[in-house]
Amino acid sequence: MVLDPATHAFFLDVDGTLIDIAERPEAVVVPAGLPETLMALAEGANGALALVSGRSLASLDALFGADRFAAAGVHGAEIRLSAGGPSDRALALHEDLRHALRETAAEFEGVFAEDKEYAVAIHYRAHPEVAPVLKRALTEVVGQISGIEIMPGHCVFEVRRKGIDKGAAVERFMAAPAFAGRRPVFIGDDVTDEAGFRAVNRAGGIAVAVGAPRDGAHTILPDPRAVRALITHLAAEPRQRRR
Ligand SMILES: O=P(O)(O)OC[C@H]1O[C@H](O[C@H]2O[C@H](CO)[C@@H](O)[C@H](O)[C@H]2O)[C@H](O)[C@@H](O)[C@@H]1O
Repeated sequence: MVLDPATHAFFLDVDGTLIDIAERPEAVVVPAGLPETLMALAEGANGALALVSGRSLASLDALFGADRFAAAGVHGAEIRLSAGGPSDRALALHEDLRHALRETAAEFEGVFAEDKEYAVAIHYRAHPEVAPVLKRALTEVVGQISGIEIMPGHCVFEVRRKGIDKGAAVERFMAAPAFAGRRPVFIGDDVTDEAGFRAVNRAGGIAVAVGAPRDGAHTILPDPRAVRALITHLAAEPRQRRR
């Protein structure tokens, strides 16, 4: 795998890719220096670097610094095409649906809802055994509503609008000036990243899975530590071809 900040565009998933998984969303730790290293790589790539996450833009900004990065939040429902630039947002999920999902989550011990306005993530990491029953309960809630889907993730079910995914987000970025004409690279660890993999593959790019093989990925990095080492390497030598 040869990556070059001069010619590639970088799309980076966050949880499980740049940072290690934690018991709860608010318990994650961003390693010291990681935001600065990402900024150095973004600079070396002339702005062609975006965080592409299921987290909200507000959550990404809290973790990595306000407006520092181009970013897609809530799987692309929120998009900021350039660092410091404006963001645009999709239509929020109806409050009645969000309320019903929060209520359903509350029926399960150790399960909680993360309401992101454009999607609701139902987390069950503390009780993985409830997954099948929880999935059935969520399916009953969303079953009659058109245009809504349930996406599985790491100990989470995310309810969101169909058509909003990381692949569509990558395509938005690739049409923006800083990204256009570059070869896209997507690094991610979860099933929701596979839409991003498909988008970069359509554009002749490189899909990198983290931790385990994923549909559409060309290669695997073992864990977020290896991703951070790669980012550090790329950020340190922005004008040379590198592995
Ligand atoms: O697309 P990502 O950047 O990978 O975000 C996916 C979801 O990440 C968060 O949940 C996951 O990470 C938590 C912290 O490590 C973990 O406790 C949880 O079990 C994981 O599902 C975030 O809370 C979600 O909103 C994101 O969609």
